[in-house]
Amino acid sequence: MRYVSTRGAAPSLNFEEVLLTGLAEDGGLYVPESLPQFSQAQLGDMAALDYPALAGQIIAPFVGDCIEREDLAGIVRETYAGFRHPAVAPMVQLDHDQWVLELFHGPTLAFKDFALQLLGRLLDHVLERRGERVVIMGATSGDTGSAAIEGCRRCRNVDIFILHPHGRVSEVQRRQMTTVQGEGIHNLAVEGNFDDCQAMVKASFRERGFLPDGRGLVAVNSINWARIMAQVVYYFYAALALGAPARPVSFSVPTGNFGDIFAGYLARGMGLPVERLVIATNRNDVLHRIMTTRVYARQPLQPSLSPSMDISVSSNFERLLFDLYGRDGAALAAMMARFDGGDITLSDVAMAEARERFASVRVDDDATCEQIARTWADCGYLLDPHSAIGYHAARRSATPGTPMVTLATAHPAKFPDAVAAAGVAEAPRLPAHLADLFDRPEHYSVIANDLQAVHAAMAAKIRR
Ligand SMILES: Cc1ncc(COP(=O)(O)O)c(C=O)c1O
Ligand SMILES: N[C@@H](CCOP(=O)(O)O)C(=O)O
Repeated sequence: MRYVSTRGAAPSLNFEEVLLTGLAEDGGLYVPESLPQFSQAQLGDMAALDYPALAGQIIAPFVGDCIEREDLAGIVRETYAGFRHPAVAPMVQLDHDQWVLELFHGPTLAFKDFALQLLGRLLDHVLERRGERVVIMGATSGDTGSAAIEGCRRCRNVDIFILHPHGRVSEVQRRQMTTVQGEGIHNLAVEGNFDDCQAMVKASFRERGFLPDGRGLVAVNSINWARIMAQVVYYFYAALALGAPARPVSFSVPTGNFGDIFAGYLARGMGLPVERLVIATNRNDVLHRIMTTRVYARQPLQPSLSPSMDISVSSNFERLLFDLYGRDGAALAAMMARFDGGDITLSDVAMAEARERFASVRVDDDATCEQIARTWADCGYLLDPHSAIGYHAARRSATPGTPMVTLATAHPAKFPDAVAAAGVAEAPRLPAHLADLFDRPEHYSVIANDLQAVHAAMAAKIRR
């Protein structure tokens, strides 16, 4: 399997090389040259597999011959053995044709664990074999950070730096990152927003002067292909459990950086019968505005009750644009250069194709609270604010007879303030392994919203 850049001017890479990077040299994102295909018969056989076995089968063609099959199967099995639910990604039915896929049974209680628990192990395996050290850099609006730290903290050959927007993540999210002790683990609270943090990570792939000689830089955000690859699996798992390939299934996905829903789009491209993919946004509705106005434009970020989706530059949308524009890297490079200087308007053809594949719904804080309260009252089921946005959008977008699966992307205990704002009296409890989270000492540095300051802080801490 080879991977090409969406901007067409960077060398193609194999899986191992893609894993060990972030942005391509030309500023683009890596995507597979072509997608593996699964026939109806293969999908039928896959329906009997448990989550780790299914993951092994789906991931193998993306990894190619970079990792021995047996080693990969062992890594995948070990990855999901650490989840707190035996099914790994269980589903709960909330209404006729309405399901939630619980993706919060990993160690940090968000869907990011599915990919970052795997990515940490893959990195460890590959770096140990190559005898190399790398610097890991990530931007987080709350969940990627803790999942990346948890996924990589046992890696022997990494220093990890996570940038979060100071004061703009929930207290539980912040503590999940800042209470993890370790020599190579560093949390930087940037005096800016998530877009600022993400822009710094991307810029660091161009300006590498802060790295010690020859040290590689690896992204843990969904710009790293390995993240997306791992997230494809749970679409298969859910759809197969609900009757695919004989029966099509729809998904509603709370969306910010467009990584999670892009994984669903790929699953469909690989042969899974996915009828509808619903983009569910919060008040930071850049993706909903593209779908309704054709214009992709940054907007000032407004804090919301679903802080992990407070994003206005939606990185993975570039991967979709690449497909919508016929995989023409030069056209994409020109388009993204225009976006850097302002905004872009999608062509009629591209927009028609996008609307054929995706629906979109914007859900504000009031509607989020109403959804949390109603689902609690009707079913005794507590949604976190991100999942509530997904479920609200799912209810508005359902087609009779087709199961609709909402991706429940985080555990409600990560967002007790949102749950209280929804009027639910019962405070969600953290699982036992995090019960003393508020007693653990925190370690982080507040830093100016300035790339040079961030690089200087990193350079001082990277182990030689
Ligand atoms: C809890 C939660 N839900 C939804 C999202 C949105 O996912 P994506 O950025 O892949 O669209 C995020 C963060 O990305 C998140 O942390
Ligand atoms: N919502 C994320 C933001 C980063 O998105 P990613 O999927 O590209 O890592 C977060 O919670 O940190």
